[in-house]
This record gives sequence, C-alpha cells and structure tokens, in this order.
Amino acid sequence: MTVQRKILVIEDSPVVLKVLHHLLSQISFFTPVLCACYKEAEDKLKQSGGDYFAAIVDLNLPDAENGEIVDLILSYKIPCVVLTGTFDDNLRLSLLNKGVLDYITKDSRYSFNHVIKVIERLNRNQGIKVLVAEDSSTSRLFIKILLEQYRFNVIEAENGQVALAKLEEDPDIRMLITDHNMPLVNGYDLVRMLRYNSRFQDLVIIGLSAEGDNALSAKFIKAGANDFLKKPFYHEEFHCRVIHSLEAQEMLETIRDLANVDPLTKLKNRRYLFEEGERLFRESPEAISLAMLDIDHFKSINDTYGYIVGDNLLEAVGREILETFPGMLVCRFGGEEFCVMAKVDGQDLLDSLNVFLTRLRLKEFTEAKISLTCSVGMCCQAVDSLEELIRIADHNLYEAKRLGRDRIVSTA
Ligand SMILES: Nc1nc2c(ncn2[C@@H]2O[C@H](COP(=O)(O)OP(=O)(O)OP(=O)(O)O)[C@@H](O)[C@H]2O)c(=O)[nH]1
Repeated sequence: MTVQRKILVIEDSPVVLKVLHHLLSQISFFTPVLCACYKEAEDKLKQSGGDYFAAIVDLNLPDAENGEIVDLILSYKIPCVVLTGTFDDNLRLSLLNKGVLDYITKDSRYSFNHVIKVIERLNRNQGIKVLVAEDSSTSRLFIKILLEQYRFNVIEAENGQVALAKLEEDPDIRMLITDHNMPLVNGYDLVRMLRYNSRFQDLVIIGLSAEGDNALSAKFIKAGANDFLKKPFYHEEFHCRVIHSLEAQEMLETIRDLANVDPLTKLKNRRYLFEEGERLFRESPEAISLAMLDIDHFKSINDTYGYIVGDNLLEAVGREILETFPGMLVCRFGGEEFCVMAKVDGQDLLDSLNVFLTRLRLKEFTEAKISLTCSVGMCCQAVDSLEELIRIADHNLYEAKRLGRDRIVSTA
C-alpha cells in the first residue's frame, strides 16, 4: 500500500487553489489540503502537529501580506515551495537563503506543473541515500542540511577511506558528494577507485573543492565524476546540479531497463541473456547449467481464446518462472519460450525444473481455467561457448517436444 502524503496548499485565489488541487489529486499518493488564508493554515498545522509532506504557499495572503506564511511553514520544518505573482530578485534570494525550496512565479500554466514536479521530486528523494564525504564537520553538516531540505536520506563519512567502506557495505547508496582534500584517501583518488569497480558504475558522484586548483574539476570529471562544484557554492546551484545529475542517471537506468526487459512479462529479454549470460559463462564456464522452456501447444490456446488471453498466460508463466527460480538468470527468450541459466549444479536445476513443471500441471489459469504444460531442454555439460550451451538445450527441447511434451530432456 502506498503511503499518502499530505500537501498543504495556502493560496487566496480560488482559481489557483482549484488548479493545484486538480494537479495534486492526479498523483495517487498526494492528498491536497487547501487553505485560503494564514489563520486557516495555522489552525491546520496546530491540529496536525505539522504532519505535512510539503507546502505550496502564496506570499500575499489577505491576513498576512508580507510572506509571513513562509516563516510559519519553515518553523514546522516542512519543505516549502513559494508560488507567487510577483518576481523580485532580492526577495527570491532572501527566501531561498531562509530554506525555501523553490520560488516559482505564476507567469504561465507551466508554473503549476513546475510546482508539482518539485513536490514529486521530493517524494522520490525520500528513498535515495546520499553519502557525504567531507573531513570538515561544519561543511559536512552544511551539505547534510542542504540535502535534507530536499528530503534525501543522508549518510556521512569523515574521510575517503570511511566513504569507501560505507559504499562497499551499503549497495543502496545512490549518490556520493565528495570533497577533494580529505585525509587517508582524497576525493579524486576515491572517484578513480570507485569507477574502476563495475559495482559503482551507476553511483552518481559530485566532486567538491575549495577554489584554487583550476584543473581539479576537469580531473574529477575525467576520473568519472558526474559533476563538480567549487566551494563556496550557491545553494540553488548545488541543488540544481544534484537533481540534474540524479535525473540524468535515472534516465540512463530507464533506457537500460527498456533495452533489457520484455515489456509483456517484465522478465529480462534475450538481449540481456546474451550480455549477462556471457559474463556468467566467462566467469565459470564449467559450472553453468541452462534450460530452455517452451509452453506446449500455445498456438491452439491463442486460436481458442484469442491473443489477449494468450498474453495474460505468458505474463502468468513469467511470474511462475520468477518465483520458482529465485537468484537465477531468467528471461523470455522469445514468443512462448523462456530460458533459465545459473551457476548451479545440473541436478539442482533439474530439481527446480521438476518443481516448476509440477506447479504448472496443478494450476488453472485465467477465468477460463486453462491448463498449461511446458517442455524443457536442459544442458549442463562443459562446452566452449554460451551459444553452444543454448544450442544443445534447444536441441533437447526439440527432443522433449518430439517425445510427447510436458517433460525434461537433459544432457549432462
Ligand atoms: N498471445 C501471444 N502469442 C504469442 C506471442 N509470441 C508468440 N506467440 C504465439 O505462440 C505460438 C507458438 O506456436 P508454435 O511455435 O506453433 O508452437 P506451439 O503451438 O506452442 O506448439 P509446440 O511448441 O510444438 O508445443 C504462435 O501462435 C505465436 O503467435 C505473444 O507475445 N503473445
């Protein structure tokens, strides 16, 4: 169940309130709470004890015309986005310095979408762990506060060596903000060490350093950092760069998922099998077992029940496969054919395959109570290449079909 997040909206214009209510309501986990004036907001905050995920506020309210609402929201430590009709550079700067997340002018309909984007980003940031590696405790705290304003989950390290250890032990850390001048391992060496390790290819890295060495930013970026900032930096620039690097990485991961995942079953696809399977095979060619699984008489199911039902069955079989072969590389090879590959003993894979065939025989799928069986060709013999492994398993699958289906043929 998704957690509901209450968003406090304080705005005296009924039209703007209506637009924001509409946009926020379109996101299932946001619950807008609307207020038309300062007093109403104050009462709501008192009642709830400040239990709001974020607030969107107008600066000029009928009972508080000079932005007093911002101080009220910040006193409850609620992330605050200002949506205002007037653009004033000095006011904007002073609000950002106070800790307001963004200052957005109502100059077009895109402004409202921008506000929603900022709130959505906060929601995504909640689950993101960021490691701050910095030897000065004052600077570390300063960066931590900046990141926590954006609801990131911050972890700290006082030098490069501790940072490395924390990254090694916690694979959930998504981003590293690292200073350069640190004892034991400096920031530049830390970036180089991390990028040499394939495990840290997706880690977002932002380097920091005090002004002085002009070549340092290029060195950091050449070593693999996503970005670099000179201290002292302007808060807004820091936030923009953090979000920009993170979103670029997220986009890359989305593209990678689209390239590697079968959209129907959500299993990995054939392309991924050849990429990841090749790596597995090279690691330990003599210890790999592989099976090709093909649903029996699938054409007649399509012909009888139609393609949509056929698609639903493929999805259901995909889920069964995922559940039965945990920790193994499973993919949709194409059509109604699946592949399971793992660094396991042949007998272990055979046992799991037998469990799978039994589960399938006992199940009835969809409202039409359709029964399915599957034929399997397996190979666990030492061969020279992944292609050879697949070729033998495929040949055995053909044999399983020829011998009457719903069975496993294996060569050890
Ligand atoms: N619904 C649906 N059907 C698919 C999809 N991909 C392949 N198929 C169908 O799967 C069927 C495979 O048919 P065949 O290769 O003749 O094999 P079969 O009927 O399963 O018979 P055997 O494999 O010999 O047991 C074809 O009718 C394809 O159109 C898909 O994504 N969705």
